[in-house]
Amino acid sequence: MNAWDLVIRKGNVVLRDRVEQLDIGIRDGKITALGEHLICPEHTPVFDAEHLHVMPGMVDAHVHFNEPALGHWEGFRTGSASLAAGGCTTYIDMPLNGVPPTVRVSALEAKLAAARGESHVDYALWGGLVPGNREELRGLADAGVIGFKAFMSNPGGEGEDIFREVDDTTLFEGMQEIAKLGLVLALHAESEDIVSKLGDEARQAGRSGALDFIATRPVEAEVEAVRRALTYAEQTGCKLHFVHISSGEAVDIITEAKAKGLDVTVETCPHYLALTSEDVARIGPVAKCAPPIRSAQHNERLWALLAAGRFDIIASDHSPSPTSMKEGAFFDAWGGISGAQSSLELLVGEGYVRRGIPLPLLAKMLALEPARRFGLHPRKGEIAVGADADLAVVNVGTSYTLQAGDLLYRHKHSPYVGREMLCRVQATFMRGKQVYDEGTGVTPEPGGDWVQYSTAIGGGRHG
Ligand SMILES: NC(=O)NC(NC(N)=O)C(=O)[O-]
Ligand SMILES: [Zn+2]
Ligand SMILES: [Zn+2]
Repeated sequence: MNAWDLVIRKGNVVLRDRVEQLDIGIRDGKITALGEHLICPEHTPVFDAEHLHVMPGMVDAHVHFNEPALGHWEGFRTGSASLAAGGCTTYIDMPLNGVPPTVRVSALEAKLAAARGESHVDYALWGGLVPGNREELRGLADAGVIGFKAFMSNPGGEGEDIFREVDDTTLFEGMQEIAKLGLVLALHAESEDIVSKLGDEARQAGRSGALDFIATRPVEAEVEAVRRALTYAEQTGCKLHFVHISSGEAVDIITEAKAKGLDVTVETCPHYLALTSEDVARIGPVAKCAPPIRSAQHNERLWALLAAGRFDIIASDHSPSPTSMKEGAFFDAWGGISGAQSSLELLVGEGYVRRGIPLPLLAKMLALEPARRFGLHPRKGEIAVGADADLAVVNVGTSYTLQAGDLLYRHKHSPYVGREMLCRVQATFMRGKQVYDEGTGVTPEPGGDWVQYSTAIGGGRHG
């Protein structure tokens, strides 16, 4: 009998605090050994990772996969294939942009039915906090959501059974309830008052370009919403996670709140780091999102904060749509970027290759912290004995130009098409099985499973 089902040989393994050339021994989907020269019995399958980096597979805490009902925007199969190709091995699906939204247990079941057997990598699910569903939160927590998401501004979308933003009462009372459940509330923090007023004014004045749109969602809108939510968090004891923070100003406020002892984390996304408002003006609605991508100065500030360890989590906010909704008038186009396949490559390429930001810090934000924050650690999130063998093998000594044909999304648009990527994911392993190879693509059979909030950590969510 072999000691290992697979040994990944001689990769530069990205650990919590260092990068070391090691062999990784894998058995039954778990990492069972890390060592300089693992002595394998004959016929042990070996993957040669010499000259390559082996990172923990990305744990992408922010993707919108649109099923049930809107699978023609993006589905579990195509979305998860793009993630596998991008070095992501676990993702957390957002509770909106599918119908019904995941705001009650029956909707969670519909979401799970859509995902089952379709996902190429493991997944967890967010529940939603919306006006009128406070009574549903406990049921959703018991059913296994890893946390709740709420919008402080209008999320867009059309129809009857859609996800709505919270009013202040819903937010406050929801936070009281979520505090009792011991889970995290993730917030899209933009002031609806500010952005809707500025948006209406711009439309009335005929201001319709990309930079006009960006001006309707200013830093003040983000800062106001962050401050209000932090006030409520202080009063309710609810743990908060701010998704897709786009300004250094908001990061500074969140850093102060942490120093005061609030249990709060902050995320940004690759597009706020890799793109500027000038790029948005050039690329057009394909690069439209909210909060918007800001000036080059903002962008550099975010990099400096990232290098200083001020961000906890990097996530994609992959919010895809049919290409037809990303064309035409900027103000009318869908707000949301398709980018999940490029997240790890952008962070490693722009962060490590171009700026020299250490890989362990990047891996912490891409994998360890999201896994920890959302109850998936110690199974997910790092390369350690006992963890799932979820790995991204990355070549940092190569570059390539991303083509639309490389994209595995349902709709092949992305603001990064035509961009030079400064590294490349060579292979992705999920629970020890290779799910992606640069040469042959994604393995045809989806083998991803649902992962729930882990009770193995700290005595569980109530602990
Ligand atoms: N309805 C959405 O998917 N919205 C998303 N859109 C963005 N970010 O532009 C989001 O997460 O806010
Ligand atoms: Zn959002
Ligand atoms: Zn989102």
